[in-house]
Amino acid sequence: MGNGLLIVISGPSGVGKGTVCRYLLDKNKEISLSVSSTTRAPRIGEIDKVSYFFTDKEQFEKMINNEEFLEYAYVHGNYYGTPKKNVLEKVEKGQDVLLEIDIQGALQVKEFYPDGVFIFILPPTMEELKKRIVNRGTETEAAIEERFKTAYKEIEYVFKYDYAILNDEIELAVKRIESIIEAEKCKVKRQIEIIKDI
Ligand SMILES: Nc1ncnc2c1ncn2[C@@H]1O[C@H](COP(=O)(O)OP(=O)(O)OP(=O)(O)O)[C@@H](O)[C@H]1O
Ligand SMILES: Nc1nc2c(ncn2[C@@H]2O[C@H](COP(=O)(O)O)[C@@H](O)[C@H]2O)c(=O)[nH]1
Repeated sequence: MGNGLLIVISGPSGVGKGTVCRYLLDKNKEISLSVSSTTRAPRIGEIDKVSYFFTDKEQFEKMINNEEFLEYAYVHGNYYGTPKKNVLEKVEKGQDVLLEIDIQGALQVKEFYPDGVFIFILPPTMEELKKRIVNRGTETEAAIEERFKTAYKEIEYVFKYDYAILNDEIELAVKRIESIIEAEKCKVKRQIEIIKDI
């Protein structure tokens, strides 16, 4: 069996990455989500080891020094990182793994694993993006401003990605991602073993 897909999803805060990923994972049980570590405090409803591995700065920096991360970045005032453990093993065993990470992290992964599938989620408009962050009700006013200001810079990085997905309607965005996954699996380079057996 060939490698699974390493699917990397990024986009500005509030665009709906988490929501779209949840729908995608619900519909496609064979895709495994990489759970990140973060020094951010849990939001109401978030569960340790499910939403994130919540940790403190000291522990996170220890993990950096021990080279335990596939990638990590300092985002909106906190550390976030993808634990190396499992991700590449799963991909090598043929399993598809999904990473929902920021742009700095995605660029690190691309450098290290260019065979990944890099998807950027776009909002219909910047006004709608702001509305979504505000309505989610999880951030302070200052944090919303910081995330929104960063969003303009982040969107410029869309050109570093393989695909841009408009998240106008959740179901449509999920369908678009499913189509990308299907097409990626049909690439000739991923069909070599099947072709050899014909
Ligand atoms: N297509 C959509 N239409 C309307 N609202 C949406 C859509 N997608 C997501 N939302 C809403 O937008 C808000 C932000 O979504 P979500 O938390 O998934 O964003 P995110 O990109 O993961 O943000 P962050 O990077 O800050 O974690 C949520 O309240 C969610 O319900
Ligand atoms: N580089 C990484 N970025 C990550 C990772 N896990 C999440 N994120 C990104 O951080 C921001 C903020 O997330 P939030 O949960 O505080 O709203 C968002 O862009 C996430 O995609 C990671 O492991 N590495």
